[in-house]
Amino acid sequence: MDGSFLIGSHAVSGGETFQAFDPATNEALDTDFAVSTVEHVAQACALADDAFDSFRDLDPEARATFLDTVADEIEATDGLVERAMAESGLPEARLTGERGRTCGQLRLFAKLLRQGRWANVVVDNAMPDRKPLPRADLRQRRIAVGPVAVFGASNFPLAFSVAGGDTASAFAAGCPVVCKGHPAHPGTSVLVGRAIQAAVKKCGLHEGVFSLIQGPANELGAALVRDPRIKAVGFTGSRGGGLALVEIAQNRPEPIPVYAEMSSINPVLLFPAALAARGEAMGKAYVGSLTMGSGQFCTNPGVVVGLDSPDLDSFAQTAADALVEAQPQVMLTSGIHANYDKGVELLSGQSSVETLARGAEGTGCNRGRAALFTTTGKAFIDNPELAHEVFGAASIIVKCQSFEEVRQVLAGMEGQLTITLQLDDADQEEAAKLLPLMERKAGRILANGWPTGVEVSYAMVHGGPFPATSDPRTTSVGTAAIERFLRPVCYQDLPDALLPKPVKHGNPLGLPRTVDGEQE
Ligand SMILES: NC(=O)c1ccc[n+]([C@@H]2O[C@H](COP(=O)([O-])OP(=O)(O)OC[C@H]3O[C@@H](n4cnc5c(N)ncnc54)[C@H](O)[C@@H]3O)[C@@H](O)[C@H]2O)c1
Ligand SMILES: O=CCCC(=O)C(=O)O
Repeated sequence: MDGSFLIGSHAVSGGETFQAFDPATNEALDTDFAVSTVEHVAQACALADDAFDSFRDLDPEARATFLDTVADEIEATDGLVERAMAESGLPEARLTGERGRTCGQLRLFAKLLRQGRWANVVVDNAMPDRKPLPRADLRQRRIAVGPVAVFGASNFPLAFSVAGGDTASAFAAGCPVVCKGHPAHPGTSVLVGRAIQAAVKKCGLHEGVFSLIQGPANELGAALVRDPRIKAVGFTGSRGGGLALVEIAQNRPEPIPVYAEMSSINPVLLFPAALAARGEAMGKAYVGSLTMGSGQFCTNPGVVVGLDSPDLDSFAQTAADALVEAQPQVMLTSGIHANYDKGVELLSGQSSVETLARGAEGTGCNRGRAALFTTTGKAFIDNPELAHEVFGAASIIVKCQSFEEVRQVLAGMEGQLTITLQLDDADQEEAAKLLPLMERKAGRILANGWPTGVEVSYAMVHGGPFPATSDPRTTSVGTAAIERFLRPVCYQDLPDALLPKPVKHGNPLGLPRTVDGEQE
């Protein structure tokens, strides 16, 4: 296994090292990984800055080819899934699927680039004869913001890590990336980093388009966000980590945006007709979603809200019966496992909370034991601690006395990535009353499904009001993620020879345009 980190086209080794651990055994894995220093961060950022103008100026087809090549290189990387399994404790099928999602995501951004609407070319033709004043020739397009810092996430070592959605969307926009690998999966990060490095070379791009720095210390990530050449940050992880980066970014002489996806409990609202018709099936499906990947999804259904009734009781009983059968699964790191146990202990210690069921006990390290709790609407409203994210397979069923109490429960919650509705036709009238509140609270509202398993597509929103994210105006999954790393520039009366290709009069790139307010 290669223990280097990557600065442009170079693999750097030597100096201080750290190791990855197999969370299933807590044993150190084979390789010593070189720790990057703040000087390496500066080198990577300088190279990214050097690469910026040539990379952002590539024709969309050339950048699309690069994204496709990164996907090809990842698919051709031997041992990637195996290394990710060893470093994360996640099973083979999940990681094979995640590799497919990662490559599909890169290829979707390539397709987006070829379609051209991302550039948002808008032309207001000159009106020299307009009275009382003539109008200038105005041409707008979007350009890349500059080098982007990406923090790999622990819970999706492929799809939200080195070549995950943040990197794919930054590359698509034309931004070089300096990635800080997650210290829990450095080997996976190097393998993917090498694949990107190979694609940079194959496509004849400036080496500074991509660097990977590695190390366990927070100071490394802090130095990256502080570097004046970095112009935006993509992050998925803890609320504390995300907020620390936001603070650093805001306190720079030149503040920059941080797109941090942090914390969400993803409420599920159960409506009476749906509960009566299919409560049992819903109870089983809920536990399936809750325990998937040991509950380590930011979309995990952490709270279920319904009207106190025999139907809700039997839903809860079915869920409890299913959860008791859930086998303990290895969690990503010993720290994440310890945090999970602490969160479960906090919930179970609350006088207003009843423990409905615990998953099967198991032997071995870092096994997350699922947990199901219940409480009343009033207790949930009165005690904000019950609404804190417990990262893992823990969830609480909240029994309300009225729809008004359901509304109050929802109103008291912080911002969310998702809100799920389980409803039938007869429930729609009550659901409609809650829709404006749900829109205020969440980035995605879904019916009769479960929040885990985010589609990577054009319409997806994986975002939401704080603390789901630090910026609710955007998404970290789906093609709209590119908008985080673009900004508009308007060219007024520039001679055609001076205009960049996307806005030239003859439209040599054939990009879709809005001309004088009409789409072409
Ligand atoms: N909601 C989610 O999707 C999600 C995902 C992963 C983890 N988590 C939560 O985060 C906890 C820790 O897990 P984790 O290690 O994946 O996330 P983390 O936020 O601790 O770390 C993520 C990355 O950010 C860096 N970082 C963290 N704090 C920093 C700081 N103050 N300054 C600079 N860099 C910093 C880390 O070095 C790492 O590279 C989990 O127990 C869980 O509660 C939530
Ligand atoms: O953990 C964050 C992302 C969740 C996700 O992508 C999914 O549920 O598919």
